[in-house]
Amino acid sequence: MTPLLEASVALPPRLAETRVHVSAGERIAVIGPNGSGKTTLLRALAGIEGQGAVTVGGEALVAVPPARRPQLISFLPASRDVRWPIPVRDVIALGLATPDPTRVEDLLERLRLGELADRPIDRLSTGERARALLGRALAARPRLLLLDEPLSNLDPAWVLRTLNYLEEVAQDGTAIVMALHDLSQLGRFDRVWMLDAGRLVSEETPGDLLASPRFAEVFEVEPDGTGWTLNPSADRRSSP
Ligand SMILES: Nc1ncnc2c1ncn2[C@@H]1O[C@H](COP(=O)(O)OP(=O)(O)OP(=O)(O)O)[C@@H](O)[C@H]1O
Repeated sequence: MTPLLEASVALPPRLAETRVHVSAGERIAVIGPNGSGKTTLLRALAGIEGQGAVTVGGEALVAVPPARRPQLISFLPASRDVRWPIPVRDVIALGLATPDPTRVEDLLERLRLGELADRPIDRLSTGERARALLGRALAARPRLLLLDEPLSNLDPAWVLRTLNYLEEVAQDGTAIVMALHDLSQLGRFDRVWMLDAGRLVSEETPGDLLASPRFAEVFEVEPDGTGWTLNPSADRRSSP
């Protein structure tokens, strides 16, 4: 089967040439230490910066007319900063190429933002803003979702609700590529792309990755049953 996303992108020196493919409905976690290139990779796949070729559903992203793009691909940046006093309802509607008030109301309800719908987004808490911005990213039901740390700032219940919702979205055929730091959620993904110093160094299932020596080497931590412990040899290496 032809993958939904096929890409070869680069942005030296921040990101070496990186070839990836993602199938419809697949859930990919993008992990790596701070500065390893997760955001750069997502931005390159979204066509925001970098060089290379990205095709989604067989179409070259650069050739897709702006009006049709929201149905194909959506990118959620990591930043929650919104300076404009736009009501939450209108922020979600911004994700649509054509008006669809029913879809906006569905998302407000699903993300439990109904009571905040008329409040300007710059007067929401960080987590509430994160939910509103996720609503905008989901609005047009894109075939590919590129999400940069959508779980940060969310409380534990909203982390789980968001993952459950994204699982449903994936079951409907949308592919999800998500950068995240919360490694305890890796089991919710089909594959994990691990980055290190601007290179994609492994593509494995979560179980295989966590058991591999490469994981401990890149992250300088090891799973210890209840959480993570600093890898003693790596800690010695990075000590002043
Ligand atoms: N606008 C920029 N210009 C130049 N270098 C940049 C720019 N933005 C990021 N970088 C550098 O590119 C590298 C990759 O950054 P990137 O933001 O992709 O990492 P990340 O894995 O998303 O990190 P984090 O986990 O901290 O969010 C880092 O070395 C960073 O300092």
